[in-house]
Amino acid sequence: MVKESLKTSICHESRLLIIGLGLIGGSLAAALRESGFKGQIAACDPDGNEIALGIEMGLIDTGGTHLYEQLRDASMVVLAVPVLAMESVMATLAEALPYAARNVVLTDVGSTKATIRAYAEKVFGQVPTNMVLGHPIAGSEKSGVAAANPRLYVDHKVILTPEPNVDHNALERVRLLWQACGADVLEMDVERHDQVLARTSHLPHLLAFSLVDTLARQDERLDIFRYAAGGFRDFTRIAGSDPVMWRDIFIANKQAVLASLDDFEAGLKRLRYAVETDDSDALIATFDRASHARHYFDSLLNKTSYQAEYHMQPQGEVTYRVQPGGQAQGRLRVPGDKSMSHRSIMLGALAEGVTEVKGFLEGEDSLATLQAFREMGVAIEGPHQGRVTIHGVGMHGLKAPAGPLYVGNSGTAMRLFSGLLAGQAFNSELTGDESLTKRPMGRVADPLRLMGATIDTADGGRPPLKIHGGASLKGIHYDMPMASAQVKSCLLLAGLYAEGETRVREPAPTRDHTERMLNGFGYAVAREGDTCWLEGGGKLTAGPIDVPSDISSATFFLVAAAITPGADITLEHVGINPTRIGVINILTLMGADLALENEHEVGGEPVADIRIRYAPLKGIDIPVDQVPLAIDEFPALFIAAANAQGTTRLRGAEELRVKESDRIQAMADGLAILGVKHTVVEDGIDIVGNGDDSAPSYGGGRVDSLGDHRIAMAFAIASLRASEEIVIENCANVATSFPDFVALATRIGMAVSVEGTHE
Ligand SMILES: O=C(O)C1=C[C@@H](OP(=O)(O)O)[C@@H](O)[C@H](O)C1
Ligand SMILES: C=C(OP(=O)(O)O)C(=O)O
Repeated sequence: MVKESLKTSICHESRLLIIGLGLIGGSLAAALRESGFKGQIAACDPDGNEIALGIEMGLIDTGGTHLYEQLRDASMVVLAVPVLAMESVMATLAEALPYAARNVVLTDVGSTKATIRAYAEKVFGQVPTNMVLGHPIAGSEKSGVAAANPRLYVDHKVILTPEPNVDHNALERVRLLWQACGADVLEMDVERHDQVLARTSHLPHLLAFSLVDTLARQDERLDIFRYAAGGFRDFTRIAGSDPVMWRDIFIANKQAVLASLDDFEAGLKRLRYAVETDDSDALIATFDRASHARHYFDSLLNKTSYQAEYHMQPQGEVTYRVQPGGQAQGRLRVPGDKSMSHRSIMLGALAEGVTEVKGFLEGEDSLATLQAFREMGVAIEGPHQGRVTIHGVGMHGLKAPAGPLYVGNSGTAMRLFSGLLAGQAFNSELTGDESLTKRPMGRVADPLRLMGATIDTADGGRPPLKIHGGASLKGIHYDMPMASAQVKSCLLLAGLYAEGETRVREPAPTRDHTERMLNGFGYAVAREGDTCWLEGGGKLTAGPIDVPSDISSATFFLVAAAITPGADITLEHVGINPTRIGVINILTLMGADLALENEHEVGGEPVADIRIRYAPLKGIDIPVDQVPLAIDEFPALFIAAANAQGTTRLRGAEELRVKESDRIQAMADGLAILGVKHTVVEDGIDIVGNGDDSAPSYGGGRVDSLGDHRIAMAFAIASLRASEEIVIENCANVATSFPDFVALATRIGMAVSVEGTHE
């Protein structure tokens, strides 16, 4: 029996008629009831028993077997009958429609869309403007209204495939219907829907039916199933689905199913051959790619981080609770450099030969980049403890991905990919998480367009980016309006595919890992003063890459030691590329006791161990030329400033406003909660430090990192000098750049506990 809900539904239909009261229709009724739907729910089904059961279960108010009666005053009609039954139901509906409410909206739940659209055209002359075809991507191997489940659609996708002439009010009402049931509603055109579903739903059902049937025939007493374990059960669960419904789907979506079956047969043939010829490399490459793709899919499904899923520890919202005080002592090695990790995969994939990467950052951002290349057909082994082997496909060897490439939280990935993909023969689309969706992409789309690329963005130049393949790019001379290594790198990567020379002038030096790594792969990048350039049309030759520890991650421990009396920390093997050492220069100017030891070079990048011991800090005016060299380090540096004597002034840092959060405002809001005096200006901030090392520098409280990894880690470090506990919300994204952060913070003597909830 369905409970009366205390909520108020966002769906305000006065009378909803469900035609076909099975699992899907019944679950829709159940979900609406739970949402607090106040209208009437009626159902029409040829099987009177199903109607009676629906009433008994409290799912519907009324129902019957005759459409005319049930249609009376209906404001929305949902067709939930098997696909091949749609035509005759629509024909009856067309005749009975005058009985419905004047503003009636029609929709359906069929699993294929082109056939249903064709029925509508046949019956109504064209798809009526008040008809919105749709498909909830949810189901179960169970059927019938008895199996109705009010949570069937929660967090599931519903794809609507409206026609261009659709009435927007009708579309909105159907959207609200499904949102009321907890679903995520998205739109797609009919053809794409049918192709996507053929691959992701129809093909797996066909395989499950086929496997079970084949085994059953081979063993007519069905004895074989006694010995089948989890693998068989997981693979074949859907073979228990409704035969009539699935027959209809395969007949209705024949062409798309056959095309996906062709691809599948080709893949099976390749695997068969690999087994036959003992081709262990091919087997590993295929299984590795599939295994990672499956983990990635789980992470999307569970809305957990890829990292968490990969290590089988689902995490949703994560809160850090950090006790005040603590020590800052020890020798640490922080994970690999994020910028270089992205680039190692990108260039390794485009190179000829096999690239072995050491020190790869196994963080969300770089793992998303790695996954994106797997989706473009690149065989990548690992990562295993920072080691990745990339089987390069050459400059023109990438394959069109089957769907959008998801780059998570990473501005770097989206901007570098946009350059690289602009040079490919195929179309592509780049998407990211909520934070990335707010970040400006016009800064890359505009110059790429000047090179001849065709790129569509959402409003205001925001993601997603749709990149049209097959453009012939031409080199440009570009004067960057902002100091951005991402824009520079994007253009250099596009320049690899462009005719002639691509030159980029930067208003201030920015990190030069792209230039160094290209040179390391045998691709000449020249530089004179503030300008670098390359000639298109060359090739990359694979070579080993040793990624040093990330100075941006090391920064949190540099600041920890710089503010904690008695501290002594050594950070090993940190990249100290001159375009990244703003933090060392700024802390030194503030009076930190910092020394570089064991300086040497690995793979074209300078590295050192950095030893830092406590010394009192003083407020400074941060030199503007250091800003691009320390761009990601400011959240932590603001904490150093809050502990220094006097005021620290930052100017010329407007770029901080377009990072994973508006980092000036996010830090200012958190500092205000701790009680640190500050003044925000458009391009910077003044922070008044306490500078008394005999007492805590500020209070505690609950701060919101806004899902920005660096804000979260900065406030965690701040606790070393707080008088009370600091609770930091929305910390899951620390995994994008620094998955071991809490373990290392604990190792130096901080008390951080992590509260995470499952979604
Ligand atoms: O090129 C890169 O790897 C990066 C460049 C910087 O961004 P901008 O180019 O937007 O300044 C930096 O903030 C980012 O974390 C990494
Ligand atoms: C700004 C950052 O990264 P991205 O731009 O790649 O998201 C960062 O890591 O601080």
